[in-house]
Amino acid sequence: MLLHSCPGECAIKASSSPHAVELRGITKRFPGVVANHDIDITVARGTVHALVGENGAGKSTLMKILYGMQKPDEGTIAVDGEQVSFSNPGDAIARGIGMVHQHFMLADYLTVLENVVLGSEKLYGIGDRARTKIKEISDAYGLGIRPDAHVEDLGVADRQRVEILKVLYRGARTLILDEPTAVLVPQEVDALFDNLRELKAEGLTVIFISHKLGEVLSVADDITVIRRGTTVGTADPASTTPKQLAELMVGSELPSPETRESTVTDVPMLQVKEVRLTATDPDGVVRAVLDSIDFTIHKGEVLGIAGVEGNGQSELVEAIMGMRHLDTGVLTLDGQDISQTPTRKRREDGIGVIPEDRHRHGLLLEAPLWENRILGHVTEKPNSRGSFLDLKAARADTERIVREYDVRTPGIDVTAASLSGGNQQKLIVGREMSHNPKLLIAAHPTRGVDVGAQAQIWDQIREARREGLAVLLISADLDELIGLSDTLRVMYRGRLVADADPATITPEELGSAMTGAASGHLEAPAESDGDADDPRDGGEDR
Ligand SMILES: Nc1ncnc2c1ncn2[C@@H]1O[C@H](COP(=O)(O)OP(=O)(O)OP(=O)(O)O)[C@@H](O)[C@H]1O
Repeated sequence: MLLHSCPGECAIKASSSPHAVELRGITKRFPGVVANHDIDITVARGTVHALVGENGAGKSTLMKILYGMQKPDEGTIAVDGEQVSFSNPGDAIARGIGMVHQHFMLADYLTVLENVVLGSEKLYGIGDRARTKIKEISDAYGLGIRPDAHVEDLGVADRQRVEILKVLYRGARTLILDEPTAVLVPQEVDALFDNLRELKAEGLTVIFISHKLGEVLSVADDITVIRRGTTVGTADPASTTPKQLAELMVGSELPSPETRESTVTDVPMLQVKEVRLTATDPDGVVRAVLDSIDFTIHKGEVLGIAGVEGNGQSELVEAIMGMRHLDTGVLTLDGQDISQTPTRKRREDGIGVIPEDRHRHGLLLEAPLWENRILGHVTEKPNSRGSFLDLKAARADTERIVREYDVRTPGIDVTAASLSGGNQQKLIVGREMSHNPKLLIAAHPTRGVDVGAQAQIWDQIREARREGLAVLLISADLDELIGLSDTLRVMYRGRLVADADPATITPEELGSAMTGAASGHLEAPAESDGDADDPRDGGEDR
């Protein structure tokens, strides 16, 4: 039974084609780059089809073409067996193609219903008919959505479900999900995958992009691997390991994992003492966003903070960087009280930052790569000499970062916006590591980065840690937290509520603690194997 009929004037006819989508000979060129070269993909109806590939391989470009955001230079698209041509996403939506972007696009201060109907008021109005339809879709696919809930009160996983519901409401029968699990804890990933299976059971089709190969193998029916703009093959999830898939993506063997060794010293690098920070809500209520935060990171130590996004991690980073005034508490860097020093001075004193939102805080998207290399480090070498910028040296150093960090780009004069997401991230990591920081604040350092580049970034962080770097690691990737951290703390509602030993804790246990289900010291159960040391052993999701 098809519970989800096509709404409004959308014109999807019952089709005899078994294929939801057929892309043939798709080529897309940008100046200096062939993003997609003669790509062929067939997506069978009622399946989950994963698209994997290295950073810059061309996955997003291909999906933007399918969703009408980009025009292909060559090639054809067929939806439900009929050739189509999309000029914009509206055309794609009218043919039943919907896309859930990685960055959610919901209005916080509106309800779920208001968010869902926004822009589609003609379909079922804005009142009871819309409410009934939302409930119907929610029930049909087990989304558990309450139309009158306020979006600001929803966690990340619920927001994602609202985004999915939004595209279903508009009549999508093929859903494109761009890295849907990047922000979810393991339990939420399982719930999402249950939702995807429900969609599939009702004959809908899902295409999803992911770098988490273990997850891809657990949920996908078909996998297409793209390398450097072309399809290099398909993989059968039943008989492929994450390691084999990674090697198919990269085209060579991945380096073998490094064993864990402690480099923690007893020299404090960052001391955060009794920090409290309050914020005023739009309705005037003052509440603590950080409370009783107390920890020390030593030279050579990685302290990992686990927590569902929105529990105070961003505020903690902003407090350490001097972007927010502490209500109480003291911050000490390498023995110096920095509680009152301005942000620029803190950077000059040796704090490097990989920000959680690379677009808002990490890059000037419309500026060329070499200007982005200078960003945040204008007064430091090699970018400046005395009080003058040294453009020649800055450009040469940008070339070095591009080489060493394998930033895939036609040159350093292209804008940061033209890089793929993962390559933007590699540029930021390269820039921040280049100033030999004493303390690195790494918020989601490998978000959107492929397995090969992720392994490389981890090695770079480990190498610097061996030299005495102290790292504050904030990540939604629990394997990353467990694999990289020497010490783990769990943040919940602005407090550090639990600590765990990364050598024994499992991602599932950590995931439970993050949702507030556990506090204190998290003991590993006796049978726990707890070895999530590195993705390259092939067993874990990334
Ligand atoms: N608007 C654009 N202008 C110029 N080049 C672009 C543009 N969009 C993408 N590219 C280039 O096309 C190539 C493919 O990028 P795309 O974003 O499709 O890769 P991806 O596989 O999605 O990578 P990631 O996993 O890092 O998100 C990259 O070299 C990228 O720099």
